[in-house]
This record gives sequence, structure tokens and C-alpha cells, in this order.
Amino acid sequence: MTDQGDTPPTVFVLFGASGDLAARLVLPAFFRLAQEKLLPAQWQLIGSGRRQLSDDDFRDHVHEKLTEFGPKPEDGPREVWDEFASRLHFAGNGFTADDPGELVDKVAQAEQELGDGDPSSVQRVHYLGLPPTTFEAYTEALAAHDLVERSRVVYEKPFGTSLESFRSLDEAVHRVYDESVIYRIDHFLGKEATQQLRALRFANGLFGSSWDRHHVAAVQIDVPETLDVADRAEFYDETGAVLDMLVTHLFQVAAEIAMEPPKSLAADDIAQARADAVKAFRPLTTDDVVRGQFDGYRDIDEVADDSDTETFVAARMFVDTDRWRDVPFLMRTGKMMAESHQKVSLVMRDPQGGPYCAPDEAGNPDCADIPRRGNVVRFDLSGDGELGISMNIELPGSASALTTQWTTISLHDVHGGDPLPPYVRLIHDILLGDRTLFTRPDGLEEVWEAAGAALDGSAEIRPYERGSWGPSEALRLAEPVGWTLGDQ
Ligand SMILES: NC(=O)C1=CN([C@@H]2O[C@H](COP(=O)(O)OP(=O)(O)OC[C@H]3O[C@@H](n4cnc5c(N)ncnc54)[C@H](OP(=O)(O)O)[C@@H]3O)[C@@H](O)[C@H]2O)C=CC1
Ligand SMILES: O=C1O[C@H](COP(=O)(O)O)[C@@H](O)[C@H](O)[C@H]1O
Repeated sequence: MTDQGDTPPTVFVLFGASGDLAARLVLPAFFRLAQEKLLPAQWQLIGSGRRQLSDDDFRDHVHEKLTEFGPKPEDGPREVWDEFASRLHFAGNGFTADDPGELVDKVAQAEQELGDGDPSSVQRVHYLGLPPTTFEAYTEALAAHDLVERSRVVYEKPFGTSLESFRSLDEAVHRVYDESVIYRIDHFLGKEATQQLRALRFANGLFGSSWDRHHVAAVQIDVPETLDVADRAEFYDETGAVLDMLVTHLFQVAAEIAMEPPKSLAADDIAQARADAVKAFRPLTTDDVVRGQFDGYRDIDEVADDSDTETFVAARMFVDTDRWRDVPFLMRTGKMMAESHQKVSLVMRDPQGGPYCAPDEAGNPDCADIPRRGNVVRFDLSGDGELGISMNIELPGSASALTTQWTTISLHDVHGGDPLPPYVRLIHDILLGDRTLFTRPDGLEEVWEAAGAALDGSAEIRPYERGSWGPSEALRLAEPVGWTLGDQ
């Protein structure tokens, strides 16, 4: 990580500061950056919201959330928290084009304090940690109140909820902002293990030469969650698993896997390679999609009694490039499932015509069986991240019996490394002006077409039991390879 020695004084406006994202991810990331001395020498954070809160109330709120989600202020020196807290402020009464609430005054005050006599030397970062339906109005309000100058703007995902709303939002945002200062977050791109996808493939001949349809039988991006949605039901019921996870995080990870080699590691080359991959996604048909809703979802407060929002989705997508033709990209995610994982797996093809039997020849007395899905390259995106490879090996001491063994590299244990949570990494990049890990409109527009039957309502909603692996129909999608998680 680069220190922020050269970064100008910065005022960071966090819209949606009272929300779930701010509490669980953005505020903890800020505190971690402060602990690691990775924030600019001079900065202030102004939380924005529709309620009225004093600065001290907001500081108490942040303290409470950090205590709940970490890093806990108590675990470090008292002065780190005190200094951090002194830079937190709150601007209440909302923010609309007609009425800026307290925000304009609070920004002016912060710039006076930070600018050392020259408020115009202060950089602004506007972070829209808000429901996506509000992005357009807030962007217009920023323009209406002259807060665009000297600013970068950050949009949470999803950037739009349909092709039409994406286009309308994209136009509205570009009326106000130049693309070079827009940061669209997809935090799965900021995960440590996602960075390893590129390194493993492009820095290792063994993996680079196997990264194609001749060697890979199926790609799986599997993100089951045991998590409930009760504490953000209003947002979730309007969003659902397809928008919340599939066409955002899972599609972007799929693009990272499917991309052709970028010309370089420069931000534009990587974003271009990712965008080109998305353009090759074949639109999902009804047969490619299973949507589900966990039992009891409609009983949650703030969920409509007849809600047909999906809390689960599984999809089988194809990527129409020479490299990936006919290889299924299997994606699955849902709430209230049996286990929580964030695993990306490349299931390697079985060798054909050799001395061992591939699974479709199982039982042939002339050869030992190759275990099913025995050779997998896996990236665990959760936590600090992990790489794993499973291999078929001879069971020691036996005569020609094969067994599967995993070998793993925990990124936490890599000597000299210091894995960072994705929001820490991404906010640091925003402050530095590095857009490598952010999405661009040319990689997002095609997402809506590729989403096809996942979004058009043609895939019926199927019930599933809490604590299960989702509707049984999702198993069909993964045939003949089968999901590598849940042993199905
Ligand atoms: N929560 C998460 O785990 C993640 C969320 N995201 C994204 O972050 C964004 C925010 O998500 P999250 O924090 O969960 O959502 P919340 O429902 O918690 O909303 C965030 C805040 O936005 C404000 N808000 C809500 N509705 C409106 C409205 N109609 N007009 C103006 N302000 C409103 C509220 O603040 P107030 O009432 O104070 O004005 C609320 O606290 C979404 O785009 C989501 O997709 C991305 C990754 C992870
Ligand atoms: O964006 C989101 O991501 C989280 C899962 O990501 P994690 O990094 O927090 O584990 C998901 O639970 C949430 O529904 C979604 O909005």
C-alpha cells in the first residue's frame, strides 16, 4: 500500500452513513486506514442522512458500529480513536436538489479547517452508500449545490437495476461528472483472492496454459450465505439476489476469469479486458436459471406478503469466445443457506485415453477410477483469501487406487504480505485515484442483456428450506459436473 503523503487534504462525504453498508464495511475500512496511517495527513469525514444528528451522536454511532463489526476502538491505543473521532462530522436533514440540508455548510466548514487558508486546495470524495434508486437524484443534487468541482464520486452497486435505468443513470451521471473521476464499486473485485486470479494465471505457465475449454470442464462461482436479510429487509425486498449478487459480484468475477490476457496491468487495460469478457457473455435463457425464495421470507417485517423477490439464484452461463466455448460458468448464491462460502472453482477435465479410468468409464476392471471432480483449482474469496488445488494421487501403500488431496495457500500466511479487506483496499485506491478495480460503463451495459431470464421474471420462484442448498432444481443446472460445494 502507498502512504498518502502526497494526497491533498480531503473531505469525504458518506451518504447513507447510518446504513448497513456504512456500518459493516465503509466505516470499519476508514478506521483501519486510519490505524495503518493510510489516510491523507488532513481529512474529515462528513456522514450525511435524513435524520438530524449532532457530531457527537454520530461519533457515538460510529464507535458502536466499530465495536460491533471491528476493528474495535478498544483494541488499539485510545489516542487513535480520539483522533479519528475528532475528524467525524454529521450533516443531517437530507440532501436534495431543492434542499441541501446541512451538507453545504458542513463541507464549507471542513474545507476552511482543512485548507489552511485555501479551501479550494481541498479534494472532495462523495461516496453514495445509498439504495441505487437514489443515485440519480443525489448526483443532480451535488451539481445543484456546486459540490462537483474538485471531487471524485463513488457509486455502490448495483449501478442501475435494468438496462433502461442503467442508461438513464449513466447519462445523468455523465451530465455531471467526467468518467475519469467516477468510481463504481464492486467490492468482489477488491478481494485479495480475486487479485490472485490474475497472478495465478498470467504469472504461472502451468495455470496459464490450462486456462481454457480444453482443460477446464466447468467454472463455478459459488457464494451461498447462511445470512438472513431481516435487518435490511426493505432494501433486500426491492433488490433480490439477482441484482444484489448475480449480475454484480458474480458476473464481475466471471469476467475476471473469462478475460483474454490484458495488454498490461494498467487500469484501463484490465478494465477493457473485463469489459470485453462481459460482452461475450451469452444471455441467460429460462433453462439456465433457477430462482428460489426461502421458507418464511414473506413473514419478515417490511417484506410484502406476496413478495416474489428471489433470495436464491443459480445460473449456468456460457461465454462465447474461442477460449471458453461450451464451458459452463455455474454461479450460485442465496441467503439462509446451509453454509457460507465464497468459492471460485475451475474444475479440470479428466485426462482421456490414459491408463486411469475417467468417471464415465467407472467400473472398468482394466483401470483404476479417477475420483469425480478430483482436480480443481480453487480461490476462496472470503476473509483474507486462500488458494487451493486438489489433485488425484495414488493412495500411499495401495495398488493403483487413487485418492484426492487438497493443498492450500492461505494469503494470511504469505511471508511479508498484509491482506486487506476489500473496502480498505478500494477506499485507499479512490483516495489515490487508481481505478483498476472499479467497473466501467462499457463493462456494465452488456450485463443487462446477459442477465436475460434471471431478470425478466420468466424463471419461476421455487421455495427452499432454510439451511438447505436451495431448490433441488439448481442441481440439474450443474450436471454433469455437479456443484463442488455441498457434495451434490
Ligand atoms: N449492506 C451491504 O452488505 C452491502 C451494500 N451494498 C450497497 O450499498 C448501498 C447501501 O446499502 P445498505 O447500506 O445495505 O442499505 P440501507 O437500506 O441500509 O440504506 C443506507 C442508507 O441510505 C439512506 N436511505 C435509504 N433509503 C433512502 C431513500 N429512499 N432516500 C434517501 N436515502 C435513503 C438511509 O439513511 P438515512 O435514513 O439516514 O437517510 C439508509 O441508512 C446499496 O447500493 C447496496 O447495494 C454493497 C455491498 C454490500
Ligand atoms: O454486496 C453484498 O455482498 C455481501 C457479501 O459480501 P461480503 O464481502 O460482505 O461477504 C452480501 O451479503 C450482501 O447481500 C450484498 O449486498
